[in-house]
Amino acid sequence: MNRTQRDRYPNFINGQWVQSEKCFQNRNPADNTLLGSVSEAGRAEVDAAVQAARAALDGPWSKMTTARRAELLHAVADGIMARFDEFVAAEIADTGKPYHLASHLDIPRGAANFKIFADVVKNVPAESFEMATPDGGQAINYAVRSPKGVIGVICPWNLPLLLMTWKVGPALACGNTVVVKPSEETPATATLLAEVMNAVGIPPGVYNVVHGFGKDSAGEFLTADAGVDAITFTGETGTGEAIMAAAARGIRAVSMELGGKNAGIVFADCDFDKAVAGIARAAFDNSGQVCLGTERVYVQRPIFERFVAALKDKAESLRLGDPLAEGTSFGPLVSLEHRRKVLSYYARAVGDGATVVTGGGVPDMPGALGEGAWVQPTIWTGLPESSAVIREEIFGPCCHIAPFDTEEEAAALANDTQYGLATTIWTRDIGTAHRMAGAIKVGICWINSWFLRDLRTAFGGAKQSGIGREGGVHSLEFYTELKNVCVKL
Ligand SMILES: NC(=O)c1ccc[n+]([C@@H]2O[C@H](COP(=O)([O-])OP(=O)(O)OC[C@H]3O[C@@H](n4cnc5c(N)ncnc54)[C@H](O)[C@@H]3O)[C@@H](O)[C@H]2O)c1
Ligand SMILES: N/C(=C\C=C\C=O)C(=O)O
Repeated sequence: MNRTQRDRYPNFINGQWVQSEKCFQNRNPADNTLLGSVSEAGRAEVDAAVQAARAALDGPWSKMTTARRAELLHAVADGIMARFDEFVAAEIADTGKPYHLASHLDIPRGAANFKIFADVVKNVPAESFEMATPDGGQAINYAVRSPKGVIGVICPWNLPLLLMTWKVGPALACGNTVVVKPSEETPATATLLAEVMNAVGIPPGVYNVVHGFGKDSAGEFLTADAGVDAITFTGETGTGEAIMAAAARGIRAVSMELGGKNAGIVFADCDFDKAVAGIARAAFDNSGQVCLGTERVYVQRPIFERFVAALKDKAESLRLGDPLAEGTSFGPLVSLEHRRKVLSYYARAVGDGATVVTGGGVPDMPGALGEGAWVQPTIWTGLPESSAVIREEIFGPCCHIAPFDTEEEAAALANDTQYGLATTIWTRDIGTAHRMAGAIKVGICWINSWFLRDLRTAFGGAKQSGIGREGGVHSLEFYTELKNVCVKL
């Protein structure tokens, strides 16, 4: 489909491409080259998108049988995979992530998120209860789920398609309609998905995309729009607070997937090579830009020095380079602005007395890559737990390693944070594993693994890492209204 001439990334409203008066530039973080201009939706475009979603909700979409909706969502997933190379290229251009990651995680999961929820809504049972009534008779109760309505979907830049369809999949499967506000850093795959939606025959207005920023831009206009029935957000905890405040007006439900400062805990009895490989993935995959990633590593004292040396080797074996090149295993950060944030923590670590085991700066990159948002994968030791580097989410390819002695000490260290998203525990002792899983206050706990995902399981954060759980039947709690019908027999 020919998109609007000026903007490579126009808005998508009611099945049509809509250009805004204002636009902003989208750049490839690997070499800072200009990818194209993006329409910045104003209040009028956002409201038009919400109205279109409302009209679609009252149209054929929510009256469609669950089986038919599920069929269409499987077709959307197939449509993404049919254009796999385009989606992979678009995601890499927007984020700089290596080909292997975009092709093995982002895009396949972006499609799978439609399939899983199409299947869940077809197979989930509803509850019913018989009851004796005071008059000696009987009644039967049964529960019915209906769509919640127009859902505002606000997404981050680190796994753009995956995290957007993790919300849009269940929302549409449950018969809602959506207005998506992708991150300003990564407009491409949400825009490409609009082409797939049209090609598959998803009715106009069911899936809408408005581009822009947060405050004083499309994000804020969307959360302030009274036509939005509920808001699902993935992003920083601070942003979550602002969105919750907006959602309070009109008492709109929120689903929040927020920040983390996750601990990795390595016991002396672990499978050492697997633990090193697992923590290296959790610290450096996607250049550390994964909410579930590990920025705090606690290693039992007997293997502490050996582990630090082994993780250093892993960090120094990462292959920085053109994200499209065979063998590249480490890309840039998402933007020069985010690099400034990450480098400020690299400096803070040194200021707080850290030993820089490896990294800590900007790598020399060849040619045009020298203009990109590159940082070195970095490991520190020797910081006090009070350092901002240990307390605050950096969202970069860096971690601090500290020793511990006992299970109780490790659990206390892991829990000493405002966040509660994820943890990864490495031990061969089944008792240790389950005691630690019980003691650490997070939403997701991996044992001898990391980022292993069964999409039927509950996903979400405790404390300031989120509100609600999504995944499998858990998503239905947010994306539907549950009604009880009581029938006197
Ligand atoms: N818990 C999870 O599942 C999960 C997953 C991925 C990322 N994250 C978190 O996301 C963060 C990184 O993503 P980010 O930098 O894009 O987050 P961010 O909070 O800066 O932005 C996220 C989205 O919110 C929008 N936004 C910003 N301010 C807004 C406002 N006032 N009103 C409405 N919308 C607003 C942005 O434009 C963007 O689309 C990290 O903290 C990471 O931990 C969490
Ligand atoms: N929500 C998910 C991943 C989140 C990754 C955070 O960066 C998922 O795997 O469903």
